[in-house]
Amino acid sequence: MNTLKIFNSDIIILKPKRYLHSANFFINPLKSPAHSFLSNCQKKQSISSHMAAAAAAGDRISRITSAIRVIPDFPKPGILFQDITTLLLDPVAFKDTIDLFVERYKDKDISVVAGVEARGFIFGPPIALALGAKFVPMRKPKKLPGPVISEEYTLEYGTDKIEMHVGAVEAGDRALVIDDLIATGGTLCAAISLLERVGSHVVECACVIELPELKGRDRLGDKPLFVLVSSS
Ligand SMILES: O=P(O)(O)OC[C@H]1O[C@H](OP(=O)(O)OP(=O)(O)O)[C@H](O)[C@@H]1O
Ligand SMILES: Nc1ncnc2[nH]cnc12
Repeated sequence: MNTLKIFNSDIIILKPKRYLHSANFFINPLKSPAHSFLSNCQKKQSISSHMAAAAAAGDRISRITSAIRVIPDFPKPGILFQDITTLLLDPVAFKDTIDLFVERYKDKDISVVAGVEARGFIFGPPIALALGAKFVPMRKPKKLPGPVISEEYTLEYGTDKIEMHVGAVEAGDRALVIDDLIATGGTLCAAISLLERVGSHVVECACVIELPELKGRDRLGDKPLFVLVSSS
Protein backbone atom coordinates (compact mmCIF):
# COMPACT_ATOMS: atom_id res chain seq x y z
CA MET A 1 0.00 0.00 0.00
CA ASN A 2 1.32 3.46 -0.88
CA THR A 3 0.75 6.44 1.35
CA LEU A 4 1.01 10.11 0.58
CA LYS A 5 1.90 12.21 3.64
CA ILE A 6 0.17 15.59 3.86
CA PHE A 7 1.22 17.06 7.18
CA ASN A 8 -0.47 14.87 9.80
CA SER A 9 -2.83 13.04 7.48
CA ASP A 10 -1.94 9.85 5.72
CA ILE A 11 -3.80 9.71 2.42
CA ILE A 12 -3.93 6.10 1.38
CA ILE A 13 -3.33 5.45 -2.30
CA LEU A 14 -4.77 2.04 -3.10
CA LYS A 15 -2.98 0.14 -5.83
CA PRO A 16 -5.54 -0.89 -8.46
CA LYS A 17 -6.21 -4.59 -7.96
CA ARG A 18 -6.20 -7.04 -10.85
CA TYR A 19 -9.25 -9.24 -10.97
CA LEU A 20 -9.08 -12.69 -12.45
CA HIS A 21 -12.04 -14.58 -13.80
CA SER A 22 -12.74 -17.06 -11.09
CA ALA A 23 -14.75 -20.17 -10.39
CA ASN A 24 -16.45 -18.18 -7.66
CA PHE A 25 -18.14 -16.06 -10.31
CA PHE A 26 -21.48 -17.90 -10.16
CA ILE A 27 -21.58 -18.65 -6.46
CA ASN A 28 -20.28 -15.27 -5.27
CA PRO A 29 -21.47 -12.31 -7.32
CA LEU A 30 -19.24 -10.02 -5.24
CA LYS A 31 -16.30 -11.59 -7.03
CA SER A 32 -17.79 -11.28 -10.52
CA PRO A 33 -15.89 -9.35 -13.20
CA ALA A 34 -18.86 -6.93 -13.41
CA HIS A 35 -18.68 -6.26 -9.69
CA SER A 36 -14.90 -5.99 -9.88
CA PHE A 37 -15.20 -3.45 -12.68
CA LEU A 38 -17.71 -1.40 -10.67
CA SER A 39 -15.73 -1.73 -7.49
CA ASN A 40 -12.56 -0.66 -9.34
CA CYS A 41 -14.42 2.38 -10.67
CA GLN A 42 -15.59 3.19 -7.14
CA LYS A 43 -12.04 2.80 -5.84
CA LYS A 44 -10.67 5.02 -8.60
CA GLN A 45 -13.38 7.56 -7.79
CA SER A 46 -12.51 7.37 -4.11
CA ILE A 47 -8.78 7.66 -4.91
CA SER A 48 -9.39 10.73 -7.03
CA SER A 49 -11.69 12.29 -4.42
CA HIS A 50 -9.03 11.60 -1.75
CA MET A 51 -6.40 13.17 -4.00
CA ALA A 52 -8.65 16.17 -4.72
CA ALA A 53 -9.27 16.55 -0.97
CA ALA A 54 -5.52 16.25 -0.31
CA ALA A 55 -4.77 18.86 -2.97
CA ALA A 56 -7.40 21.20 -1.52
CA ALA A 57 -5.98 20.70 1.99
CA GLY A 58 -2.48 21.30 0.57
CA ASP A 59 -3.62 24.58 -1.00
CA ARG A 60 -5.10 25.70 2.29
CA ILE A 61 -1.96 24.72 4.21
CA SER A 62 0.22 26.65 1.71
CA ARG A 63 -1.94 29.74 2.13
CA ILE A 64 -1.75 29.45 5.93
CA THR A 65 2.04 28.93 5.84
CA SER A 66 2.55 31.99 3.63
CA ALA A 67 0.37 34.13 5.88
CA ILE A 68 2.51 33.50 8.99
CA ARG A 69 5.30 36.06 9.41
CA VAL A 70 8.62 35.04 10.94
CA ILE A 71 10.50 37.70 12.92
CA PRO A 72 14.10 36.99 13.96
CA ASP A 73 15.39 37.88 17.44
CA PHE A 74 12.00 38.54 19.04
CA PRO A 75 11.41 38.76 21.98
CA LYS A 76 15.12 38.15 22.51
CA PRO A 77 18.19 37.28 20.40
CA GLY A 78 18.16 33.82 18.87
CA ILE A 79 14.34 33.36 18.87
CA LEU A 80 12.67 33.10 15.47
CA PHE A 81 9.23 34.41 16.37
CA GLN A 82 6.28 32.90 14.49
CA ASP A 83 3.82 35.78 14.20
CA ILE A 84 0.22 34.66 13.64
CA THR A 85 -1.14 38.25 13.64
CA THR A 86 -0.46 38.37 9.88
CA LEU A 87 -2.52 35.17 9.47
CA LEU A 88 -5.41 37.02 11.14
CA LEU A 89 -5.14 39.79 8.53
CA ASP A 90 -5.95 37.27 5.80
CA PRO A 91 -9.60 36.23 6.24
CA VAL A 92 -9.28 33.37 3.75
CA ALA A 93 -6.24 31.87 5.45
CA PHE A 94 -7.75 32.45 8.91
CA LYS A 95 -10.99 30.72 7.87
CA ASP A 96 -9.01 27.86 6.29
CA THR A 97 -7.21 27.41 9.62
CA ILE A 98 -10.46 27.17 11.58
CA ASP A 99 -12.10 24.95 8.94
CA LEU A 100 -9.24 22.44 8.93
CA PHE A 101 -9.55 22.00 12.70
CA VAL A 102 -13.35 21.80 12.59
CA GLU A 103 -13.23 19.20 9.79
CA ARG A 104 -10.89 17.07 11.90
CA TYR A 105 -12.88 17.26 15.15
CA LYS A 106 -16.52 17.50 14.02
CA ASP A 107 -17.23 13.81 14.61
CA LYS A 108 -15.06 13.33 17.69
CA ASP A 109 -17.69 14.14 20.31
CA ILE A 110 -15.71 17.05 21.76
CA SER A 111 -17.59 18.67 24.67
CA VAL A 112 -14.98 21.27 25.65
CA VAL A 113 -12.40 23.28 23.74
CA ALA A 114 -9.72 24.61 26.08
CA GLY A 115 -7.73 27.55 24.73
CA VAL A 116 -4.45 28.70 26.23
CA GLU A 117 -3.86 32.44 26.83
CA ALA A 118 -3.28 34.42 24.80
CA ARG A 119 -3.21 33.07 21.28
CA GLY A 120 -5.32 29.99 22.02
CA PHE A 121 -8.12 32.49 22.70
CA ILE A 122 -8.04 33.50 19.03
CA PHE A 123 -8.38 30.03 17.48
CA GLY A 124 -10.33 28.21 20.22
CA PRO A 125 -13.69 30.05 20.32
CA PRO A 126 -14.61 29.76 16.61
CA ILE A 127 -13.70 26.06 16.72
CA ALA A 128 -15.81 25.55 19.88
CA LEU A 129 -18.80 27.32 18.31
CA ALA A 130 -18.56 25.24 15.14
CA LEU A 131 -18.32 22.01 17.16
CA GLY A 132 -21.15 22.98 19.53
CA ALA A 133 -18.74 22.65 22.47
CA LYS A 134 -18.10 24.95 25.42
CA PHE A 135 -14.97 27.11 25.38
CA VAL A 136 -12.83 27.25 28.50
CA PRO A 137 -10.02 29.81 28.79
CA MET A 138 -6.78 28.73 30.44
CA ARG A 139 -5.48 32.02 31.77
CA LYS A 140 -2.25 33.50 33.06
CA PRO A 141 -2.19 33.83 36.90
CA LYS A 142 -4.51 36.14 38.84
CA LYS A 143 -6.81 36.94 35.88
CA LEU A 144 -9.75 34.66 36.65
CA PRO A 145 -12.17 35.95 39.30
CA GLY A 146 -13.52 32.65 40.64
CA PRO A 147 -11.82 29.73 42.39
CA VAL A 148 -9.07 28.25 40.20
CA ILE A 149 -6.70 25.33 39.88
CA SER A 150 -3.26 26.16 38.54
CA GLU A 151 -0.22 24.53 36.99
CA GLU A 152 3.32 25.86 36.52
CA TYR A 153 5.39 25.22 33.40
CA THR A 154 8.63 26.19 31.65
CA LEU A 155 8.78 28.01 28.29
CA GLU A 156 11.29 28.40 25.45
CA TYR A 157 12.01 31.78 27.05
CA GLY A 158 11.03 31.73 30.76
CA THR A 159 8.55 30.13 33.14
CA ASP A 160 4.82 30.69 33.57
CA LYS A 161 1.63 29.38 35.13
CA ILE A 162 -1.87 28.79 33.80
CA GLU A 163 -5.14 28.67 35.67
CA MET A 164 -8.62 27.32 34.99
CA HIS A 165 -11.91 28.00 36.79
CA VAL A 166 -13.05 25.22 39.07
CA GLY A 167 -16.25 23.71 37.65
CA ALA A 168 -15.69 24.91 34.06
CA VAL A 169 -14.60 21.42 33.00
CA GLU A 170 -16.17 18.34 34.56
CA ALA A 171 -15.29 14.68 34.90
CA GLY A 172 -16.31 12.92 31.68
CA ASP A 173 -15.86 15.97 29.46
CA ARG A 174 -14.03 15.23 26.18
CA ALA A 175 -11.47 17.98 25.72
CA LEU A 176 -9.61 19.45 22.78
CA VAL A 177 -6.70 21.75 23.71
CA ILE A 178 -6.00 24.56 21.25
CA ASP A 179 -3.01 26.85 21.02
CA ASP A 180 -1.30 28.70 18.19
CA LEU A 181 2.07 27.01 18.63
CA ILE A 182 3.95 24.21 20.33
CA ALA A 183 7.60 24.88 21.13
CA THR A 184 8.94 22.95 24.16
CA GLY A 185 5.48 21.55 24.91
CA GLY A 186 5.46 22.94 28.47
CA THR A 187 2.27 24.94 27.97
CA LEU A 188 0.30 22.06 26.47
CA CYS A 189 1.53 19.68 29.20
CA ALA A 190 0.28 22.11 31.84
CA ALA A 191 -3.09 22.40 30.04
CA ILE A 192 -3.42 18.61 29.79
CA SER A 193 -2.56 18.27 33.45
CA LEU A 194 -5.26 20.79 34.52
CA LEU A 195 -7.87 19.03 32.39
CA GLU A 196 -6.96 15.57 33.64
CA ARG A 197 -6.88 16.71 37.27
CA VAL A 198 -10.63 17.40 37.02
CA GLY A 199 -11.31 14.02 35.38
CA SER A 200 -11.82 15.03 31.77
CA HIS A 201 -10.41 13.07 28.82
CA VAL A 202 -8.03 15.00 26.57
CA VAL A 203 -8.82 13.71 23.09
CA GLU A 204 -6.07 15.67 21.32
CA CYS A 205 -4.02 18.86 21.35
CA ALA A 206 -4.07 21.00 18.21
CA CYS A 207 -1.81 23.86 17.17
CA VAL A 208 -1.38 25.90 14.03
CA ILE A 209 2.44 25.70 14.23
CA GLU A 210 4.95 23.19 15.58
CA LEU A 211 8.64 23.96 16.14
CA PRO A 212 9.86 20.36 15.81
CA GLU A 213 13.44 21.13 16.82
CA LEU A 214 12.25 21.85 20.36
CA LYS A 215 10.77 18.35 20.64
CA GLY A 216 7.57 19.45 22.39
CA ARG A 217 5.78 16.51 20.80
CA ASP A 218 8.01 14.07 22.73
CA ARG A 219 7.14 15.83 25.98
CA LEU A 220 3.43 15.15 25.36
CA GLY A 221 4.16 11.41 25.51
CA ASP A 222 1.28 9.41 24.07
CA LYS A 223 -1.13 12.39 23.98
CA PRO A 224 -1.94 13.00 20.30
CA LEU A 225 -0.91 16.29 18.72
CA PHE A 226 -2.26 17.66 15.43
CA VAL A 227 -0.53 20.59 13.72
CA LEU A 228 -1.06 22.34 10.40
CA VAL A 229 2.40 23.81 9.84
CA SER A 230 5.79 22.50 10.89
CA SER A 231 8.45 25.18 11.01
CA SER A 232 12.18 24.50 11.36
O1 LIG B 1 5.50 24.88 23.86
P1 LIG B 1 5.93 25.98 24.78
O2 LIG B 1 7.43 26.04 24.94
O3 LIG B 1 5.26 25.90 26.11
O4 LIG B 1 5.55 27.37 24.12
C1 LIG B 1 4.35 27.62 23.45
C2 LIG B 1 3.59 28.75 24.06
O5 LIG B 1 4.35 29.96 23.98
C3 LIG B 1 3.55 30.98 23.42
O6 LIG B 1 2.82 31.68 24.37
P2 LIG B 1 3.49 32.68 25.40
O7 LIG B 1 3.77 31.94 26.67
O8 LIG B 1 4.63 33.36 24.74
O9 LIG B 1 2.33 33.65 25.78
P3 LIG B 1 1.44 34.70 24.95
O10 LIG B 1 0.56 33.87 24.01
O11 LIG B 1 0.65 35.33 26.03
O12 LIG B 1 2.34 35.62 24.21
C4 LIG B 1 2.61 30.24 22.51
O13 LIG B 1 1.45 30.98 22.19
C5 LIG B 1 2.31 28.99 23.30
O14 LIG B 1 1.23 29.21 24.21
N1 LIG C 1 9.37 30.88 18.37
C1 LIG C 1 8.18 31.23 18.82
N2 LIG C 1 7.35 32.01 18.07
C2 LIG C 1 6.14 32.40 18.55
N3 LIG C 1 5.69 32.03 19.74
C3 LIG C 1 6.46 31.25 20.50
N4 LIG C 1 6.27 30.71 21.73
C4 LIG C 1 7.35 30.02 22.06
N5 LIG C 1 8.27 30.06 21.08
C5 LIG C 1 7.73 30.83 20.10
